[in-house]
Amino acid sequence: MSERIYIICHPSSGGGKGKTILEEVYAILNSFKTTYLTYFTDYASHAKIITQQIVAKGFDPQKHQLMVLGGDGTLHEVVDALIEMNLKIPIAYIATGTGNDFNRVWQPQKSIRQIVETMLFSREAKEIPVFIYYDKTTNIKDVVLNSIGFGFDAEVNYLTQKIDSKSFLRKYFDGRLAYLVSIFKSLNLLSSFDVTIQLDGKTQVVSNAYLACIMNNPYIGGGIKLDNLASHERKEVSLIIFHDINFKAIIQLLISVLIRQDQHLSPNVTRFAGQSLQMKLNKPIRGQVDGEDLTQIHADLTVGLSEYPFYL
Ligand SMILES: Nc1ncnc2c1ncn2[C@@H]1O[C@H](COP(=O)(O)OP(=O)(O)OP(=O)(O)O)[C@@H](O)[C@H]1O
Repeated sequence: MSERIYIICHPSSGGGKGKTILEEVYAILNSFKTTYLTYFTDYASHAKIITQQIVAKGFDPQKHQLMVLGGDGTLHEVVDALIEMNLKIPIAYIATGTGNDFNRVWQPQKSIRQIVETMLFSREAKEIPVFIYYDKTTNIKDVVLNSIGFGFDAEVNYLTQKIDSKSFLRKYFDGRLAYLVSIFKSLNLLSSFDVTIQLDGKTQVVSNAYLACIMNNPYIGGGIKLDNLASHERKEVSLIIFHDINFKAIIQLLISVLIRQDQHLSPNVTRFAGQSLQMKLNKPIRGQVDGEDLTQIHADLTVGLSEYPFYL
């Protein structure tokens, strides 16, 4: 068993779930007489800095292990920091956020005890597909665990983040209520843009787009299946674009996405998939990556596949 577990915890994630679930984790670790050290995040992007500090202080993969408690945003920051340092330290992740889309696909049935025990006793972590993107305009390189999207999904995400984390809208149904309210609020913010895609040596343009989302699993916003054909196990980069939207198309797409899950059949949906793709927008549009706001950027992205180890 490792000599020490380093825990990074966002205590107020999921409206306070982070702190409560941490107590459960402590009880399990204590039952195995494990030594641990917890770092709490105090502000946005702190998880990235904490990760860098843990490594700088001499994290030794032979003796130590890393556990993260937080939402998708906190997990994103930790993986981003590690990839930036060219490290592949396996992560045990306990989802304590509101949306928890990563957890939904990778460890849906696992109890906290099972996750802790997998970390303590399994010898090998599982390499899972993640995306690495580079944006030419901002010169940012970053990881994507769930999705990176522009337009409608990013506006919805932005409005959802503004809803108080203690509001009942965020507390129940994995935050989906808050997401649904924001969907309706965002409808009048809809603005169209053009997307130029380069895939397998071919260039294609989708005009009049309202949402363009590159997805590593089907979900967005806490279980809303935006891309019904995406799969977390399949090693491919997929891009789904909703375009040429009018009132009738909005109603049909809401029914397709929220109820029937047959949006791939819609004439207003175009989907691309490959091993890597380039995507350029014709103007600045609000973006999100793993639920974190990117503000309005004139995105010019190259997105490729990579892998990262988790105790799953
Ligand atoms: N103490 C803090 N105060 C304010 N923001 C924080 C703090 N700690 C982390 N953050 C930021 O809050 C953002 C959201 O956190 P996180 O994803 O962990 O939880 P969540 O929003 O409850 O869950 P989800 O992303 O699943 O909806 C992250 O970008 C993170 O950087």
